[in-house]
Amino acid sequence: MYPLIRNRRLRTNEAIRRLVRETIISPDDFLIPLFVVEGNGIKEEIPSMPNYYRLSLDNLEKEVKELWNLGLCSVLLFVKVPDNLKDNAGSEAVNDNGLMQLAIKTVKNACPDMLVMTDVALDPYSVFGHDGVVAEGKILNDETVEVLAEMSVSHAKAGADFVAPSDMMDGRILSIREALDDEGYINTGIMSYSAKYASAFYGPFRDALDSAPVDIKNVPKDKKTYQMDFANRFEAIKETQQDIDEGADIVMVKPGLCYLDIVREIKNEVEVPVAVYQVSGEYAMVKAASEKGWLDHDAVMMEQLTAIKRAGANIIASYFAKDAVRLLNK
Ligand SMILES: NCc1[nH]cc(CCC(=O)O)c1CC(=O)O
Ligand SMILES: [Mg+2]
Repeated sequence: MYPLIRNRRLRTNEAIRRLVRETIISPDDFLIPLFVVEGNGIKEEIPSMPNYYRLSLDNLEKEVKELWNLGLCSVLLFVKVPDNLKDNAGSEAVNDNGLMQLAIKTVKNACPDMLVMTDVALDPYSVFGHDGVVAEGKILNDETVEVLAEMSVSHAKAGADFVAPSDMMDGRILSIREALDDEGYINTGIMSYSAKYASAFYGPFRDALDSAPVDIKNVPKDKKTYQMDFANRFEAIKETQQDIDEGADIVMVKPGLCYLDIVREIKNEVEVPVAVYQVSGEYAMVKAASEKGWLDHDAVMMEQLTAIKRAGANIIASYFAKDAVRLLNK
């Protein structure tokens, strides 16, 4: 008898493939990044992120209602800060009436049950485009952590369910946890970007928020002194374990596709939910190639999302969430 085992029986038709499929994408998997800008009636397409927009608060309200009706129930907020409000200390980040704080309230007003997570890092607020305070060509760790803790409390006060520090300073999870607890926000969670690599895939995001490191003397041109070297693997486990010890409720690996080996390793190591951020550059590549007719947009999108979940993601932060859910609902 040859072959001894016929694996292809389980692939004979779509019904059997559905029956034995191990990984299924659902609306529950997604965390949707949203970009907020000042003003009214604004819905600006981001040039390097086709079909993705910066929204003013009125359009943010419309958008979250639409997401909710599609079955999507978690958002991750980012703000584009006007140049005149940027400085080196991130002062605007801790303004209780700042754009982020208003955005949180807008979402909670429109959809009280929508889970709201907020980005915590100084880059959109920084004149230098860095995630921390800059001095003499360096990004100061401990001074930055103090601002991040204050910023987190301000987001919690505005109604954020989770804060998501994306800055990669050392020790910030513990400081944020202590600051939240001291102010009574014991139920505000922390999703830590714990294994965040210094990646060239963040380019379109920095266009969206106008937050790239600036090219002036005595300011580092990249984020390599705080974000991780993409050649490293042990470091990712160490960073993640430390953040859990410091109080992170959810940990994250970022970017997605090039880092799925790291996702699997971390998933095997830890006992908290693991999030994966499929970042702006990953989105842009699929959009660009499919616009040229070189890739099948929907097929490639679903293959990538499924691969991220198969690798161990419990949560997928993705600009494709709406596209994917519309496709699933068809
Ligand atoms: N610290 C801010 C932040 N939060 C998420 C991203 C990137 C997200 C994306 O590319 O989609 C960045 C940019 C960066 O670190 O430079
Ligand atoms: Mg760390």
